[in-house]
Amino acid sequence: MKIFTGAQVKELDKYTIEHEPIKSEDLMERAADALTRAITASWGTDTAVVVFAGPGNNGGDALAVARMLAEKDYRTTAYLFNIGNTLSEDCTINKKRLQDCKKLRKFIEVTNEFDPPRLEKGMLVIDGLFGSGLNKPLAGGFASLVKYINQSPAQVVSIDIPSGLMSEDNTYSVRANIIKADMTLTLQQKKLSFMFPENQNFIGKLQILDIGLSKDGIESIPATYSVVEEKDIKARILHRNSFAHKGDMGSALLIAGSYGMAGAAVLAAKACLRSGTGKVTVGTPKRNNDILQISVPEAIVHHDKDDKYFTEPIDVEEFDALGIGPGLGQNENTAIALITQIRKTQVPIVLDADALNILASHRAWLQQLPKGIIMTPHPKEFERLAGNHYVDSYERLCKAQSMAQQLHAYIILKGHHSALCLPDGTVIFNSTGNAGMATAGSGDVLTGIITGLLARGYKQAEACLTGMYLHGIAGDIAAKEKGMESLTAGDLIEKIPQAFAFLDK
Ligand SMILES: NC(=O)C1=CN([C@@H]2O[C@H](COP(=O)(O)OP(=O)(O)OC[C@H]3O[C@@H](n4cnc5c(N)ncnc54)[C@H](O)[C@@H]3O)[C@@H](O)[C@H]2O)[C@@H](O)CC1
Ligand SMILES: Nc1ncnc2c1ncn2[C@@H]1O[C@H](COP(=O)(O)OP(=O)(O)O)[C@@H](O)[C@H]1O
Ligand SMILES: [K+]
Repeated sequence: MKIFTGAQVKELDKYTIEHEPIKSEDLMERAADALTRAITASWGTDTAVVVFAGPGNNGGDALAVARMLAEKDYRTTAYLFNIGNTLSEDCTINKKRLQDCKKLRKFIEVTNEFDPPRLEKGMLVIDGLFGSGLNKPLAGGFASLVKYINQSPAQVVSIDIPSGLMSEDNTYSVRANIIKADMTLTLQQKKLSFMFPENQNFIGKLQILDIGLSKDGIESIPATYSVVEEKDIKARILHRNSFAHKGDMGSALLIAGSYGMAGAAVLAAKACLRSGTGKVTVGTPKRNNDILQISVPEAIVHHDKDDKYFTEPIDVEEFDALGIGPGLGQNENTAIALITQIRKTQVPIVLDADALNILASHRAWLQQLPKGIIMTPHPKEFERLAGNHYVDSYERLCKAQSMAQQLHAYIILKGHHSALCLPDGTVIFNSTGNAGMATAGSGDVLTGIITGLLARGYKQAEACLTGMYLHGIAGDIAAKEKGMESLTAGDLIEKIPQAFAFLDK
């Protein structure tokens, strides 16, 4: 599913109006109808409704919703904020229609002074102040109104976007001046700012309403951001032919684990084996031998000459992919071995965990990374790598996007909606996974999966996308069975087979 920017939403609106064709006011009527249906599904006619409408089309939507609710016998009061006499055309049309509605309790057009109504428990506020047309953070009277609504005990439904929240960049937004909705009814598609953790308490429960914007328009307008869908992954899954031999299924090399961190190597190796690759070799220090041999008998162990750390690059000629980093430690000898290993490796590489931390402390080496390298940092690892602290997820994402472009790399910024930043500057968000996966070792599992898929024959973009999706599905299946609290990284590995089966349906 594409995520359009505020400007692109306008373009899509225009495209729909011209090509369907449909009058702009009728498109608003269609949106308001979908919004009203969603509201009446959750609140009964005994609810007193207060609608706050702004001067643009978000306000137009709100006024149309006010009329529809009043017609359905909801006790509805509407406030239209027309401070600068700048109502949009469709907002003006809906103001008139609302004024003609006999069933409306009260309509107040605010042009100067505003005496706020009492907002009590059990009441419902419809927030239609600003939507995708907000062009600067809220201030003055609107900021005071937002604060007034937020401190009230009434429930709040936001139309399209909680007012005060920008569709994309909220770096300069004043957080106290953003509506805290209980429910956001967004039109047609998610907005970019909805993907970020720090904005979740503004959005509340999210519903996406299909208002029938042009499918051709959606198809033809290119989007920088999108959310991966089940069908995208299903179409990418490789199948085995009946005559397959393990030699055809790829050979993966994982370099992982230092003394005391053998578990990271075990988890990555098990996940790698479960991802369909024919053969897995684990490069690990001597002391971890028995642990690896006993816990993952299917894997071959390649011993480092060092007892405790990875210090000796491994010949990669016989391998199809390399995953390096989980539990590696950041010893200086390991750092030298890492960069030497990267230089001599001709096959696709996944860098994770300590491999990323080492690069963060040897940032000049970033320029030596081969094109097409995959990196899977969590936010802290990414900040170390980029050598900067970011004020919010948007700023961090922009930096990851530009780094992916500069280095021709695939960067998976891990989190609730992991963001795959591609070398062409586009970003694909993951849509699977849950908070139970916030547990030690789940990143090691992801590294194992992606390395396995690469060895198995998936290209970098496919391996990243399929890997993060599959990892999340495994997490979702595990959470259903064990609950999120008790979920461990090992559970994810156990559910990879079911995740594949689900994608094969
Ligand atoms: N394709 C879609 O998604 C559709 C969108 N519609 C609605 O249209 C909305 C977008 O409408 P608009 O583009 O008119 O934009 P908005 O209604 O979000 O706001 C635009 C108005 O607010 C003013 N404004 C912007 N920032 C301000 C600030 N910080 N302080 C004070 N005033 C400010 C602008 O000058 C303008 O008058 C969407 O959010 C949605 O609710 C629907 O009507 C139908 C279809
Ligand atoms: N709340 C969440 N929702 C969905 N996925 C999550 C959530 N928390 C963590 N994950 C996933 O779990 C993995 C955690 O990786 P990471 O932070 O590297 O863990 P570790 O270092 O312990 O292995 C990532 O793939 C991430 O996307
Ligand atoms: K709004």
